[in-house]
This record gives sequence, C-alpha cells and structure tokens, in this order.
Amino acid sequence: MKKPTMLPATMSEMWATMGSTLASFMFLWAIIRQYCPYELRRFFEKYTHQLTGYFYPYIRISFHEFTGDRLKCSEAYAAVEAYLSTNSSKSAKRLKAEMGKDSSNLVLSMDEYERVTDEFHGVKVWWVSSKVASTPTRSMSYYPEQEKRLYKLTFHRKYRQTITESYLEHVVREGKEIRVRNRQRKLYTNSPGYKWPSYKQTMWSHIVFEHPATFETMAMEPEKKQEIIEDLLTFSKSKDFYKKIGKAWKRGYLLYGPPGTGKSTMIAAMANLLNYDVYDLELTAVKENTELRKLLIETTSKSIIVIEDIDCSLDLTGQRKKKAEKSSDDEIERLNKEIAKREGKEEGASSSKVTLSGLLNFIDGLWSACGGERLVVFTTNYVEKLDPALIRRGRMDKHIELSYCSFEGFKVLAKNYLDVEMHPMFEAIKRLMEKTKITPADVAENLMPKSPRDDAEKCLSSLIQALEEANEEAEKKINDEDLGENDPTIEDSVLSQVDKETEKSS
Ligand SMILES: Nc1ncnc2c1ncn2[C@@H]1O[C@H](COP(=O)(O)OP(=O)(O)OP(=O)(O)O)[C@@H](O)[C@H]1O
Ligand SMILES: [Mg+2]
Repeated sequence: MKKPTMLPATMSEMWATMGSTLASFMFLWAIIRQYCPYELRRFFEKYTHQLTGYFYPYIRISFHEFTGDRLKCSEAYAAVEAYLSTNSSKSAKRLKAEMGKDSSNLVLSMDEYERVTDEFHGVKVWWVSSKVASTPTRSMSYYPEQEKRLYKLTFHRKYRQTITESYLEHVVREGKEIRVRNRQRKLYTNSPGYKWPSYKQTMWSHIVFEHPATFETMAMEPEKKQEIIEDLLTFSKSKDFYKKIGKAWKRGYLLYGPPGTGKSTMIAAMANLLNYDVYDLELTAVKENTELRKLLIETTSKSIIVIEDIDCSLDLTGQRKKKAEKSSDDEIERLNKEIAKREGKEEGASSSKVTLSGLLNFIDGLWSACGGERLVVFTTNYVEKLDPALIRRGRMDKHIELSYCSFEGFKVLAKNYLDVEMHPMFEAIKRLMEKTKITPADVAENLMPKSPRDDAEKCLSSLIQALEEANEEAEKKINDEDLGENDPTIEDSVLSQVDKETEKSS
C-alpha cells in the first residue's frame, strides 16, 4: 500500500539534494574555469557538452548575421529576420520598429534577447534573438571586439526531420516574400571617409531611393526606348537561361553621350522598372583593388552598380594605346596636366590605386558572380576615350547612346511638362530642331513654367527662342573655327589665365 504522505517528503529531499549537487558542481566549475589551463578547460567543456546532449532532448540551430568571416550579410539571417518580423509581432513583448516600403508603414521585428514561439504542423519551436561578442581575427586584431547578431531556433529532437526538411524551407520562403513586400529600395554609396576595414559593418552607406524617373517620362525615340525596356525585362526573367549557358546572371550597360542627355535619369528609370536597389560607386574614393572587391561582395542581388563618368574616375584611358595613336584628346590631356602642375597639384596625385585590371576583375572576375541578378552601368561623356578592353561585349553588353533631343523626344517632354500633345508652334520647333543640337536637359528647362502665369504658349516660345540662339551660336562657332584654326594664342591665353588665378589665390 502506498504511503501518500511519504511522497512530498521524498520529492523535497530529492530537490534539496539536487540543488546542493548543482551548487557544488557550479562552484567546482568556477574553480576549474579560474585555475585550470586552457587545454584542460576545453577537455571539461567538451565532455560537459556531450553529457548535456545526452539528457537534453532539444536541438538548436543558429543563424548568424554574417557569413564568411564578415564578408557578406547572410541571406538566411535576413529571411529569418523578415519571417519573425511578422510572426513575432503578435507575441513578442519587446519589439523594434523600422520604416517600411514608401515610408508609409512601420515594420516591427523582435528586439535583442527576445524570445517567441512558433508552431508548424502542430510542432512547437522557439526563436531567440541574441548577440555574441566576436574576437577579431588575427588580420583584424587591431580593431576592437565587434558584436555579431544571431537568431537561435530550438526544437525537440524528435521533430528534427520536420524542422530541417519542411519548416526551415517554409521560414526562408515566407521571409523572402515578406522582404520583397516590405522592401524600401535603397540608394547606396561608398563613403570616402571610412578606412577599410572600418568599425562599420558595411562599407556602403544608404538612403531610401526615391527618384521618380520612369521610361515613360524619358525623352527618346519610342523604338529605342522599347528596345531597352525589353532588354531589361528579358534579363530580369532569365535566371534559368543564364544558368543553362553557364554565365553569371549579370549584364553590363554603357550609357554614353553629351552632358544633360539623360544618362543618370535612365539609371533611375532602370531601377524603377526592375525594382532594383542602386549602388552608386565612387571609384575615386576606393583606395585599392581589394577594397573594390570587398565593395562588390557587399552588394546584394537585384541591384544596379553604377560607375558614373568612368573616364574621369580613373586613368583608364589610353593605357593600351600605342604611342603612334596620338590624337587631339592627348593634346587636351597634356594641357590639363600642365594646368594641374601650375595649380600646384602633382601629376598623378590621385590616392586611388585601383587599376584597369582591378576594374575588369570587378566586372567579370570570379567574384562578380556572387549575388546574381545585377546590372553594371557605366556612364561617360567620351566613349572614344575608354579602353576597348573595358567596354567590349561581355563586360559592357549593351551600349546605349543618349544624344541630343529629337522632335520625338521633345513631344514626350511637352506632354510631361505642359500636358500638350499637339500645338501650332510644334512645326517651327521641329524645323529648328533638325538643324540645332539641344540637350533634353535644356529643352526641359525651357518647358518648365517659371511662374504660375506661364502657360504652354509662353514655355514653347521660350524654347523657340533658345533654339534660335543655339542655332546662331553654332553658326558663329563654325565661322570662328574657319578663321582661327590652329591658333597658338588660344593655348597661351588659357595657361596665362590659370597663372593669374593661381597668383590671386596664393
Ligand atoms: N532623355 C531625357 N528625358 C527626360 N528628361 C531628361 C532627359 N535628359 C535629361 N533630362 C533632364 O535633364 C536633367 C539632367 O539629366 P541627366 O542628369 O540625366 O543628364 P546626364 O546625361 O546624366 O548628364 P551628365 O553627363 O552631365 O551626368 C534631368 O534632371 C532631367 O530632368
Ligand atoms: Mg549624369
């Protein structure tokens, strides 16, 4: 017969014994930690882990924020973060709030060291967000300790298969969808003030990308516009095709043309069409090739990497030119160097050591394949100055010329700026445009109403006036050139002007 009164006594005795055993063990462990040599401690730790693993029926999976020695933000971590942002906001008690897409909604996610439970097909799991201090690797040992964030997933070992085979896939899939839904597109730039590797977690700084340009608002020939749109859309849907042909999923565009013809505007329109982020790479702020590679690795998928005015960014021009191929460009360069010398700047004083081969590697080297789904866009005003190696197909797959405004282009601008599709003044504008070069930027400026009283007619006549002036100026220039060709006094006057300015400033 059972003695019911005995049970509580036995239980309490048992707890008491267990408590004191635990306390003794912890005391012993504290002594071991303090006095034992490192190897012996490792030995104890190893066997303690094995022992707890034997009795403790739970499995834990960690999702670290960075993979590959802090090289890249882990996609799994980002997916888990997004998944938990929706699923934890109902149950977590401490939440973080961030702005969501279009700055119109707040996105909540669990705060550090917060714990939430989730259920999947009747299986209960626990998620904890945590932080660990990471000791810097030997190469980075002069940098202070950094914190690494991670999520830990805990579940009973009998559900190992369900969790690893179905639940994790479900988390990543949903997380990615949520990320796309909440994503605010970003405009990144590499800030020149930081040294690599910096205390910051990433080499890019960003703001929300909010440029309103679209292909609809761009002034260019309709067929050319359609061709570019189709090219971009085909690229974005060709994941399997690129895999089949064994090519990294990326495409290079070279946009060239005079200033104010819409190169930068087109990049914004591309980003808006494809819903991509933009990485505006300031090449002159990059110290060396390794830094360039690091920047590349940190870019994410679905993005456009932009290098504007590539001819000005680096001395990439003429490196492979033969000496015999001297052109008038070389003459201009010589003049520029002379001016720089007189202004007290040393020749080639640029602090950037990025080389042409470093840049070529950036575009299509082995590292360029990481990330996938990316456009690389170069812009230049002087396409003929670029090294052919840089712009050959495969690197810059599509060359797009943006040129002076055509009548078709003007009609798009007139519709955008004035809501006018037909007007009797169009005929005169068409005639003038056929013989005068005017950039879309200049047309746009003239069509812009300058006061509330400015109507379509006022703006159109201002454009006609601008066109007539440009026409006169062009004719005058031609006449002057005929008269003063190869005038050596021009060079002298430029240099003496610089001399005067340098004297003044000193
Ligand atoms: N093709 C175009 N369609 C519509 N607007 C244009 C176009 N080209 C220029 N613009 C207008 O002119 C302004 C300047 O254009 P943008 O900055 O794109 O020129 P760019 O070719 O990048 O010049 P740069 O070579 O000097 O960088 C833009 O703000 C835009 O409003
Ligand atoms: Mg530009």
